[in-house]
Amino acid sequence: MTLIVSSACSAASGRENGNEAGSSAEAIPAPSAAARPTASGSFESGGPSIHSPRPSAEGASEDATESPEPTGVYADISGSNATDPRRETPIPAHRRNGLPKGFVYADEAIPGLKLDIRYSTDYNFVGKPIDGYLAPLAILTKEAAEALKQVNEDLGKDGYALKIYDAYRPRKAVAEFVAWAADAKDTKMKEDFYPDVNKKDAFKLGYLAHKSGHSRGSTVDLTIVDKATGEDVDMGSPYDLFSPISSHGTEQITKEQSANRNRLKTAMEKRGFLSLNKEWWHYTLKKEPFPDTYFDFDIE
Ligand SMILES: C[C@@H](N)C(=O)N[C@H](C)C(=O)O
Ligand SMILES: [Zn+2]
Repeated sequence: MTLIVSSACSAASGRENGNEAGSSAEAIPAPSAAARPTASGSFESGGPSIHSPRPSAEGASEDATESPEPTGVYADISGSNATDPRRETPIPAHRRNGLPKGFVYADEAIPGLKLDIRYSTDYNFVGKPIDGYLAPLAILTKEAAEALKQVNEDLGKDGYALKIYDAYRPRKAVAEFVAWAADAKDTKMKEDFYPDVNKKDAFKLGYLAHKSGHSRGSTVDLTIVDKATGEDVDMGSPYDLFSPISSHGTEQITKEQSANRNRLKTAMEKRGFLSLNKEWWHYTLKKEPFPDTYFDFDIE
């Protein structure tokens, strides 16, 4: 069991991946939205559920005085392993493993939520499922999930729903991103995800983080879908396009696309999330419960 503990990194939050809103766009041609295969993990949430425990936590702290150390006690164990009375069908076996204390499955906490967990599929900037993503699920801290539930309700009144691309991210996944960036020979997904960026610069340019807020469990990558059509709202650039066109405030997109990004941003900020200037899809809960703890348990 290993875990690293952060110290201050970025401006606004004191952590890498805090709010760095404010940088301006650079001029590049707008890439077309990437056509992609249907992600095997895409589905819509049916509402709250329960989990049973699993034997041990993989998260631990190097500095118990500074971070809330996972204790090996697991949260939300209101039933053992069978059927949630609120669901019509049994909880699938792969989802009965329980979670570290303080974490929940996002789709079970947020009715109507959609998931498209790219890092559990081949369609991401690496081009294969990423370490630690054993299932196409989104895991968040309870606080982040509760805030996101409110965002989803707010947007629902206007006919929209949230779709999550990534939530909690194990440190082993971040380590895979680091190795990927260092491997200059592998440019398999360049065209779709980093056409104008040298992958070795992805961290330096802020598109990836060595200590990602995602590993703290209260950071989420997401977009909005139209509930009536099920279609993604047009954000002007696809998810995980490492390019200036993905920045808030870019002048490379239309007014309508900009308004769509702002719809998401306004809704997220209203419920306590901070944006990341470089990536329109990335948000971190301001009052996150584990501000200094980087977890490494698998998503399953
Ligand atoms: C890789 C992208 N989805 C992302 O989350 N980037 C930020 C900067 C991160 O790695 O934390
Ligand atoms: Zn992100």
